Amino acid sequence: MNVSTNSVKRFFNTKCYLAKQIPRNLKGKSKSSQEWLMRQLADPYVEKAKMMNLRCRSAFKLIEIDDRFKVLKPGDTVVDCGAAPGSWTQVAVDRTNANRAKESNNTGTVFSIDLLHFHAVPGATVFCGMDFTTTTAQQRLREALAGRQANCVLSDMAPNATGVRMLDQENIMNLCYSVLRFALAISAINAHLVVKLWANGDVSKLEKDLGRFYEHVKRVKPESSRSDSAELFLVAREFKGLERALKASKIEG
Ligand SMILES: C[S@@+](CC[C@H](N)C(=O)[O-])C[C@H]1O[C@@H](n2cnc3c(N)ncnc32)[C@H](O)[C@@H]1O
Repeated sequence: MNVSTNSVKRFFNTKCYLAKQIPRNLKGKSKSSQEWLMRQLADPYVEKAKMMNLRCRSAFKLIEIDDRFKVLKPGDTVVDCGAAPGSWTQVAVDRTNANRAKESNNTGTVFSIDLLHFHAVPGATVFCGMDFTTTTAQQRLREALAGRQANCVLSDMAPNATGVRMLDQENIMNLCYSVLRFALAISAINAHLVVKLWANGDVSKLEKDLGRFYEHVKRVKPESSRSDSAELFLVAREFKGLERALKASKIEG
């Protein structure tokens, strides 16, 4: 991910190439493809991602979240759910030193999972073609963890939109709660959780439920998240531990 001279050269070559290609690229394309292409070409985060050898612009959402909330540190064990094509995994590997890039720092461990197949990320263990919500997938992750507790669970998972708002909302909420249940079972005390959801759903309910188990919960819309997207992230920090959280819930009645 380091911005090497070669990657900068590659970036500018790509820019020149794309500038020459724009009219050719747009020819014969549907209106929505043209709009998508124009948006990609005009997007500074797309350019920056290429410069930094990041697989997609989503990386900057996690970079912003981590710069602000410090959810990742060298030596941490991280589970990245919905990881394809792998840019959050690249950031997690870099920040936990899972690739041993900095010899003097502790070495982290990153496990990534997605329904889709994607290229391996050096330093991470990747599970492809697996539905995170299934018992089989979660069992595989637990086996890989081999008794290690997670310091951070990330979820950028999003279901394919059906276009039926209520159904889409229900689907993304189901993903969030599946991640939360898994995180509660595998997290170390003081671990963190970052989940993506859509603003037009019942954000407050999930926020409240996270608050039972984590000391701090914040809604975050990173600058790099497109303003026309309903996505937002809940950043839950400092897992209380199941015993303490459940005892507190009982007292509150
Ligand atoms: C926005 S993309 C993730 C981008 C990724 N964070 C990155 O930076 O490269 C959302 C991903 O969630 C995955 N996904 C959705 N539902 C899933 C599920 N049930 N199990 C595993 N992955 C899932 C999709 O396949 C998709 O690749």
